[in-house]
Amino acid sequence: MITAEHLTKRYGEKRAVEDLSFAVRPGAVTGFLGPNGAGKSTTMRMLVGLDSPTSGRITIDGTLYRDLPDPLRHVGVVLDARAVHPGRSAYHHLLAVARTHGIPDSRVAEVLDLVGLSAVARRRAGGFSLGMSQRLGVATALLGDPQVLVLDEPVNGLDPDGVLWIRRLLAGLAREGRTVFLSSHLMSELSLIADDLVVIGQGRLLAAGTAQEFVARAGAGTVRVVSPQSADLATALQGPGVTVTSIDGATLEVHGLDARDVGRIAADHGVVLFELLSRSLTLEEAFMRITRNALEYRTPQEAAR
Ligand SMILES: Nc1ncnc2c1ncn2[C@@H]1O[C@H](COP(=O)(O)OP(=O)(O)OP(=O)(O)O)[C@@H](O)[C@H]1O
Repeated sequence: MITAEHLTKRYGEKRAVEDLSFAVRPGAVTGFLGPNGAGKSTTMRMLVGLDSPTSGRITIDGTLYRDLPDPLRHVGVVLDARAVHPGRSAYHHLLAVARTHGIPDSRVAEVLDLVGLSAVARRRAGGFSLGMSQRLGVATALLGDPQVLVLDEPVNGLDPDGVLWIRRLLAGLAREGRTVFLSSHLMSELSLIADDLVVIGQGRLLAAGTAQEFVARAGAGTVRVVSPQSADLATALQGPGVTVTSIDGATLEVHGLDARDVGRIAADHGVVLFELLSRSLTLEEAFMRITRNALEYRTPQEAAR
């Protein structure tokens, strides 16, 4: 379990993280999401003791990282997958980490196998693609067989096969009862990986809970309706909080009413319907909606949208 309690980090006047409280449970993959500059990396750095909070705290099973007796066996961390000596082979990198942490040499072959790098284990890590470096980072994090895994943007640079691989790996580790916490600024990357979400914007908590709760919280979805009298229907549907967008000559997309309302209004106005379909928000739409007001850097066009 990872617990943040009123975690705050200021750099001079800049509030990178502000009064952040959340919990990351074992047995699930939790996505840590926020637009660029939201404070994810700062939070993760404080989690692993690379930065200290201005106030509040973030702990692992109730203990600060720096107070863990044998950190590598408790928490596996990938903050920067490229942070490997470029001249060292993957095998020798892992061997060096294992030996300096009292981990048996035999574990190196196990983690290389787990991340699919056995065939290239003797090649220089400096020549690795970003995807291979991500795998090596995960292998390093898993060396101590930790109960908690923390990964900053692990999907970054992975091709579709790599994304599938990391999804299966992380889901498997969570099924074993481990706590898996990974950050991303793209909901699309996490929508298939994360069971739970912690969403921040401008250093503050915007939402925390299961992916389903997150979608429900973002509000109603849309209704798609097809009618040969779409113009009449669009007029009839107008009202406060309702937006109607014409998709093509016959199809309308309606926000602010549910499918029953649309069906009733159509019947009241004698409008024939060919199709009526309600669609809940995708995780990505929910993320856009919830983070809309919490983007640090936006062009005027983005702000207007
Ligand atoms: N050492 C520092 N000194 C001053 N400001 C900093 C420092 N580190 C981070 N910040 C600022 O704190 C805010 C949060 O940064 P952070 O890197 O944690 O965001 P992030 O959510 O990880 O973003 P990204 O997705 O772009 O990596 C940003 O405005 C950043 O400019």
